[in-house]
Amino acid sequence: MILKKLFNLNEYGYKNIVDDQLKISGLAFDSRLVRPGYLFFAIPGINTDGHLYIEDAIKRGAAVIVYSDPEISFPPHREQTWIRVVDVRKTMAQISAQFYDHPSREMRLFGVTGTNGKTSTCFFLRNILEDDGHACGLMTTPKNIIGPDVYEAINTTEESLQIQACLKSMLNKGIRQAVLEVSSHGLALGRVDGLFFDAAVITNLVAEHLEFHKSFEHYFSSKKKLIEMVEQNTKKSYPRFVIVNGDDENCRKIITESHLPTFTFGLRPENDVFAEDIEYFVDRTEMKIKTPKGNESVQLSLPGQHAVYNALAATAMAIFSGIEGEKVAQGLEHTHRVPGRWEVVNAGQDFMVIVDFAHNWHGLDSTLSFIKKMVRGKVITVFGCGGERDRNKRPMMGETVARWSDICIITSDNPRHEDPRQTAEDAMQGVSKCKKEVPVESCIILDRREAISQAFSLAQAGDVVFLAGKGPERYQVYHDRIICHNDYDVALELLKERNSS
Ligand SMILES: CC(=O)N[C@H]1[C@@H](OP(=O)(O)OP(=O)(O)OC[C@H]2O[C@@H](n3ccc(=O)[nH]c3=O)[C@H](O)[C@@H]2O)O[C@H](CO)[C@@H](O)[C@@H]1O[C@H](C)C(=O)N[C@@H](C)C(=O)N[C@H](CCC(=O)O)C(=O)O
Ligand SMILES: Nc1ncnc2c1ncn2[C@@H]1O[C@H](COP(=O)(O)OP(=O)(O)OP(=O)(O)O)[C@@H](O)[C@H]1O
Ligand SMILES: N[C@H](CCC[C@H](N)C(=O)O)C(=O)O
Ligand SMILES: [Mg+2]
Repeated sequence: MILKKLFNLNEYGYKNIVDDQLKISGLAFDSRLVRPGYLFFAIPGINTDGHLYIEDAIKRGAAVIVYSDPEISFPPHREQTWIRVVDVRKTMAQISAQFYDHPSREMRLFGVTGTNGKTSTCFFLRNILEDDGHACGLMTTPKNIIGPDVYEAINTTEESLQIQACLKSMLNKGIRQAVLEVSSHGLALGRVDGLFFDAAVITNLVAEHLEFHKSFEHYFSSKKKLIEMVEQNTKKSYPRFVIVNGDDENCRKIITESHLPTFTFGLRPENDVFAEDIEYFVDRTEMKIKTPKGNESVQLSLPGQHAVYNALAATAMAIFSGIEGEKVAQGLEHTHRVPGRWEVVNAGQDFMVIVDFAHNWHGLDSTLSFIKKMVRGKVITVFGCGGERDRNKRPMMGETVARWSDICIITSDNPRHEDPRQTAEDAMQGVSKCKKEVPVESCIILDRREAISQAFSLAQAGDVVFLAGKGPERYQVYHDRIICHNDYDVALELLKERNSS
């Protein structure tokens, strides 16, 4: 695409336009991905500043530099085009949408946000939409799926440029609908700016990521931005509506504020979509789903009340999009697993091992309270708290784990630049607060593999070992290194070793 079509060049501060007919061969916000003829966005980040990599981008062939630092008033390289903007990330969202020709205008776009259950709801919803007969793209924490191609992503919600590129390749493959998981960072940092969302759901809302948002109000208003984006969507090719969890006090506040048809889901019969006659099992759930468009009996392969909520959230999105109840039930039943969420590890041992992505008190409370109710044996939980994440979260996680577990083993979960011992001790404070006398077996074992091994050596027939927090992650991030670690693989290996010894 030529430069003049991407920018209204009269609008900007400093600019050195070499040729407004210049053909831009691609866009990048990371200098390491720049190729000849690219436009490079220099983003001031949290760890470093993209302005420091302009030289690198130029060496790799960048033809245009979009930057914001006013200190660079006379860019040294006159042979490149330089454009100074107020906010590079915001500009990147606009320009990327333009570069890829606004793929979301040609698609039906479903946005899923909330504190917990986003990824699971996305998987349910995508399966329903596909079972209704139309291919559906997916962008979530563990995976981005474009037809037969599956990619791992670094972030739940990627940068605007990556999202637009991904939607464009969906469209090129004839995929005209997509489910996008939208994180609070994605909303606050404008990663989703420029997208046309047709419908949105908020799964639930409790305080999270306060290391970034600083206050619940900021977190809440970031989440609400997704609803505002549906309201502001001028495309109007599909009915626009909003779905919220009617059992969640914070979500309910949105109902009165929304200018669009807003429907609720939940367990209470006052909700537009709700569940009845729920029968919980340790490996599945049976229930009747009631909707204004009819009722369906459903058997979910995923256990627990939180799975019911996620299935109801997806059902509400699908039903109000016009999908028949029968197809909804089929899609829910076809969702056999969500990667790293409630994955059972079985090597023939006489206790149960579950790998799960619960990484805040709310997720731990939902999963562990269910386990405690369902099993007669001891509950042994191995968990850690992420480094460089809200420190106040840690004792709350510790307290919740201790409330429902007989033995708590605190370990590391991506220490990042923090001291893992200190992080673990923060969590231990919560354990001690809950249990006046911390059981002797509860302890800190910083090496995660060793912690899992210790849990297995304490487990007896009928117990449950719950490995929380890393789900499908394949790494452990330390200040100076990233090591390979996957809870499922490690657990399976250790269980097999036990079998052969
Ligand atoms: C705190 C945060 O949000 N960080 C994100 C942010 O990084 P940053 O601002 O720190 O970027 P930076 O490292 O300072 O670099 C600044 C710029 O220099 C560029 N650079 C850097 C090095 C180089 O050689 N050349 C170069 O051009 C970088 O590409 C970047 O554009 O921008 C990066 C690029 O998009 C993200 O990958 C990164 O996410 C990190 C991995 C992260 O941990 N993010 C978490 C907090 C996050 O965003 N989580 C949410 C929610 C998760 C959930 O609960 O589901 C998510 O959506 O994933
Ligand atoms: N509706 C829910 N309510 C409470 N906890 C839930 C709910 N759904 C899932 N969980 C818990 O949260 C964990 C993460 O679930 P999921 O990945 O679906 O959420 P997410 O919102 O996508 O998380 P993230 O913010 O990390 O992307 C699950 O493994 C489970 O422990
Ligand atoms: N994506 C979320 C969850 C990560 C969970 C846990 N494994 C951690 O690293 O804190 C985050 O970055 O906060
Ligand atoms: Mg997720």
